[in-house]
Amino acid sequence: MTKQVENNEKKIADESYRSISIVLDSLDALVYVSDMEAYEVLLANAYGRSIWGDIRGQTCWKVLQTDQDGPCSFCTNNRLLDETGAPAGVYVWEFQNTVNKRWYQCRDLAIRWIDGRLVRLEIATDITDRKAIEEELLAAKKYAEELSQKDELTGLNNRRVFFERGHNILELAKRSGHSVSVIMMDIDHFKMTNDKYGHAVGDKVLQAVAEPLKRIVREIDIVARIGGEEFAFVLPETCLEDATIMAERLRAEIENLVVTNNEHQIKITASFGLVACEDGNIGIDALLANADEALYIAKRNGRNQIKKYH
Ligand SMILES: Nc1nc2c(ncn2[C@@H]2O[C@H](COP(=O)(O)OP(=O)(O)OP(=O)(O)O)[C@@H](O)[C@H]2O)c(=O)[nH]1
Repeated sequence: MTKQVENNEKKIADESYRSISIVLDSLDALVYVSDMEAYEVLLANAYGRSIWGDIRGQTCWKVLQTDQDGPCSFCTNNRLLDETGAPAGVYVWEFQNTVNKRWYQCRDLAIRWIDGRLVRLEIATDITDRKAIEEELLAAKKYAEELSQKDELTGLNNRRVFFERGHNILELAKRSGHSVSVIMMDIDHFKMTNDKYGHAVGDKVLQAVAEPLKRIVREIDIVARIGGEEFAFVLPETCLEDATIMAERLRAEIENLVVTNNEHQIKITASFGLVACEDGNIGIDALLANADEALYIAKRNGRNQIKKYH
């Protein structure tokens, strides 16, 4: 090759490099190339240099991230090659950079560099705004889901959740053979409280009653406000005897509650109907109807007491 041909080829190569650099430097995304073994940064475009400085020639895990004392645990290099060690195609992932805390969608690819070695090419686009919107949407969805399951006044589960989860618990019990108990609880003479002190004070009583219920039930139990002053429980893996002990605890706690309204102290009591299902062969509706029947007897017998369904 003559000197002139050699010079021409170098000129073309230099011009091509400059043209490509202009294109890369005008991108609103990080583009960098690093050696896959030595982790040396071989190329970083203007976007990258504006955030991480002129990192060319430096070790990627030292300059692109903070607090690394070796190659990053989340480095994707091992995903970029197939089992024969050849480039395996594009790997796309999302990541929050530890230096500027911005979120990036990264497109990583192993390629052969001009000198033949394998290098990693990453093109990373800032997706921080999209991530923020996604997080807001997720939080709003979670909040809406929670609202759709809760009774607004007391924060307990609502009627729909009671029947849904109660049904599921009974289905499980059918397979496991464990007994399930259902308690129905109704505040005594609640109409009188409303009539005497007003609806807002009635609401305060309902909220006060809900507190010991939340505290006493186990993680696996379902407690719900299923009507005005009616509450119901599904207690998995609980026999009638244990349900009675729990209902008695609840009854005593409610009897000791005092809700104050100006100078008045409002005393509250509640009645309970209990039923147990030993084999899961009954629906939640029927079980609740049986508990309600027992509750009716508790009311008729003078209230502030527990009755079991027979
Ligand atoms: N404050 C308030 N009252 C409610 C709510 N839902 C229903 N109620 C009232 O609850 C009362 C229920 O009255 P009843 O069904 O006659 O029962 P009770 O007075 O408790 O009598 P017993 O159950 O027989 O002891 C009614 O006055 C309803 O208006 C609510 O969300 N807030």
